[in-house]
Amino acid sequence: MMSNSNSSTTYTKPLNGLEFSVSSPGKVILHGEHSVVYGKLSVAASLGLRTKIHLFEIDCPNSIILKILPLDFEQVFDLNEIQTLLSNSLPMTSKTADFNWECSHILDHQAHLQVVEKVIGKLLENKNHPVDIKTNKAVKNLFYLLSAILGSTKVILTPLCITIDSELSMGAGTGSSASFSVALAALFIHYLKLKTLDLDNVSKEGFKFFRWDKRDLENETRFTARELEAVSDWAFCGEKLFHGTPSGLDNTVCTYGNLVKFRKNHSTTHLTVKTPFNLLLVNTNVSRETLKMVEGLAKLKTTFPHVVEHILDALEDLTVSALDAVKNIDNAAVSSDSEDLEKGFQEWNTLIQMNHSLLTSLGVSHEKLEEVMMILRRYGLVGKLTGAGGGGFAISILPPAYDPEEVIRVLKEHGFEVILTKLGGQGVRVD
Ligand SMILES: Nc1ncnc2c1ncn2[C@@H]1O[C@H](COP(=O)(O)OP(=O)(O)OP(=O)(O)O)[C@@H](O)[C@H]1O
Ligand SMILES: C[C@@](O)(CCO)CC(=O)[O-]
Repeated sequence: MMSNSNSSTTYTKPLNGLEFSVSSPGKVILHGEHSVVYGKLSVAASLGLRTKIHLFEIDCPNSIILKILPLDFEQVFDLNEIQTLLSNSLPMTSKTADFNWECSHILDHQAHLQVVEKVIGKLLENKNHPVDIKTNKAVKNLFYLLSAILGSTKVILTPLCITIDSELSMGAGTGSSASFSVALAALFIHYLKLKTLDLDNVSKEGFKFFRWDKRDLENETRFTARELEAVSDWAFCGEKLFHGTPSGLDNTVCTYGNLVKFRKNHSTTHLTVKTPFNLLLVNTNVSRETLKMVEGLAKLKTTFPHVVEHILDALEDLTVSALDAVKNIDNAAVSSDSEDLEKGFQEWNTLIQMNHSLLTSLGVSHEKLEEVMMILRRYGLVGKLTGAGGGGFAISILPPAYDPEEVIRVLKEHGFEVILTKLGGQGVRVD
């Protein structure tokens, strides 16, 4: 048995208790932020920075210890209260018999959220000092996903400690909330799997039959295609709690990783590029809310519908052209054709610059982002905002053999935080 003396709550880990970690990447949108909300094509990639969640069973009766390190939050929740959330009948938009943990689309999300808000709101209120809005939303999201995923199953919750940590900045355009929702959905699905491996029917009476396929059980540390689909779908529900009407791009790229070509309500294409693109991530340190930025554009579109529609169409054409440029660069890199490589990069850079200008015309830039663009230009680079804009991160793809030392120094001198990283990387996984 192990005990934790650092935490304000003392607990022990039972011998052979369940313990595992999952992690999910952040993302950058290369082309198509905002226009993707209106059905246009987009392309995004995962990042090496991840959200990590560690879960283990504890010998601490009737407790769920939740620690969210980026929000400096720690609370012990009453397990019985949480178990009642799981015992409540889940509200459906269709017959209960059609629902199991894979069928997020027929849960009545608004009605379920109201139940979660009532229970969790009360538990959070019990604290001596009130929690801030960010924490409130994060905790509700967690218990919403836990109860929605496990609520139709025979799982009886055991005392747990759940610790969430993240390498991603919040409210900055690199998919912190999507990565958080994806990691949570993956955590509860993996917990469900480990708890119900041997059951003939995982679902409670009255719900749709579910049993793990033999192939699902072959590798307990990898998510199957079917599980990944459920992770992304549930994370999309989580994203709705944060952002109202998200396109689904962020949860898709954080689930699957690497490069994805995405159009709302269409199947996603996973792109493979052999070129390891180096990327500068420049944080303006100006915080903003995705929901407000998306609402701002919706308002502009209501005022000037035709003008905005033309710009959105231009963004669609731009994404298609950028995908061609990326393909050309990748082919040239593979065949070591330096002339074609340079031409490809020049074309892509032009499109990146145009992309940023079009987004600026839609009112989603910020003076700090414009300052970053100016500095990048001085050093022969181009960039664009990424994600919702209004602050947050700018990205700049580095041409091969470009030494970024000087531009990084100058950006830092101007107060910007700079991360040198590579595009792509694994999606959600059990670590
Ligand atoms: N790492 C995290 N841990 C806990 N909660 C998080 C985390 N990241 C995001 N959240 C929750 O999600 C909410 C929205 O986060 P954020 O503003 O970063 O999302 P975002 O605008 O989608 O960011 P991005 O543009 O990077 O996708 C936060 O208020 C918080 O409740
Ligand atoms: C601004 C937006 O396009 C990207 C946010 O990362 C919103 C969305 O896709 O839901």
